[in-house]
Amino acid sequence: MIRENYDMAKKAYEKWGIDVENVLETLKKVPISIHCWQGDDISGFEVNQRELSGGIDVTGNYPGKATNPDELRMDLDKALSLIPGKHRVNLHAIYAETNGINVDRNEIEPKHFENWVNWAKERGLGLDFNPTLFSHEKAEDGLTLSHPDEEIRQFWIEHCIASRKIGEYFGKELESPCLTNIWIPDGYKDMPSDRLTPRKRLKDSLDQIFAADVDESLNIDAVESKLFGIGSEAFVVGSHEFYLGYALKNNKLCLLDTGHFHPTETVSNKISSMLLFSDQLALHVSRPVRWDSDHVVTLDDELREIALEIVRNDALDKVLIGLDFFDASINRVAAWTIGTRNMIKAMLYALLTPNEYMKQLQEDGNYTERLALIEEFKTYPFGAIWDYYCEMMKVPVKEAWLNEIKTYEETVLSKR
Ligand SMILES: C[C@H](O)[C@H](O)[C@@H](O)C(=O)CO
Ligand SMILES: [Mn+2]
Repeated sequence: MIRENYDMAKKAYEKWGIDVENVLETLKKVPISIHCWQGDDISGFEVNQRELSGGIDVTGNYPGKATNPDELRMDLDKALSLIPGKHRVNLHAIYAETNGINVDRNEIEPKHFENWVNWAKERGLGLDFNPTLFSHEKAEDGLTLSHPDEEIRQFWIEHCIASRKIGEYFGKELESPCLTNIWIPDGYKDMPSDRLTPRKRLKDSLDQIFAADVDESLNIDAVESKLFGIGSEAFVVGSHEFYLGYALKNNKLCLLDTGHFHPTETVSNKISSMLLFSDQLALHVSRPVRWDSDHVVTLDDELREIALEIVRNDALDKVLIGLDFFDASINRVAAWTIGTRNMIKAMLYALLTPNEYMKQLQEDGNYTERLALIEEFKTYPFGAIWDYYCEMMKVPVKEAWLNEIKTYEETVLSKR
């Protein structure tokens, strides 16, 4: 039935001039950067493990969380076997492997990520990276790169430079540039009496970090903004405007997290504007339920709109798609599978839309047909193409992946 359904669906799209085979070939080449931290609730594997801090939180206590790097990689392998296509894995500095030696964040080196690189190499995966500027005693008061204490600020500058060098190493070893993204929690719970001074310090810290000699063909730098966090409700130093200005002036990438804006403000609406002034941008696709709650990504309106904007604007190689959610109330391998499959589904949906025709309708002022087609395409047989794609890519079709998760839970996760 999968083939028959596909043939019928293909005809429906071909009537609109959509070359479905071509679409599937394009989709195969869209990498999604899958965040490792869904697998262990952002605990990491440092010798001196700290409580999660930085105004982010993971809730739930589903059994089976990965407790060491081998378990995390095994879980990622399971998820990757259920997700069609070749993707990337996104690491944080706290996932360093230091052989039981306590290595502080400013001293991490490429050698601490050798196992990750070998694992990625064997599987043909790319790796992305993030310095970890939270869950550490030097970030206890919620300030890092904007800290008034020079010693603390310098510590975090060193950590970010070390992280860029690890990114460069990933890029070189895996022959695919690594996106190294800086996110800091810095902000104030209550009204600041001075917004400028912390921002001046953050700007200076970034200048020092990016002055370090790192090959930009191997490592791409990004900066991630935020509106608020737990404990930084009134003021965040690294706001959207701050980083937009910084990135444009210094030729860095802005990273937009879909949970980091006002609840009715959408990232989909920012992509076209930003790409007019910047060659590339990066995303953390998440699902903010009333706040930056980092729920597992679902195939909702905003996800489809983000995908449509990427496709309509011919920006498949300009928007670097990463995921950022962490839910410990459900099976973590299922969380990765659901969220990543949804991101890919959204891209497929966008590629199966007659975007050029619909653009012309708007130019012609034909808003009736524009709305009619937007709505009609929602019930086009997109699922039949998706099922065929999964079969073609040798991953489970429809919800069949759930059986594999159940078996994995019984045989592996429940034994931890
Ligand atoms: C763990 C991540 O780096 C973190 O979620 C960051 O990207 C973020 O979005 C903080 O709100
Ligand atoms: Mn994020």
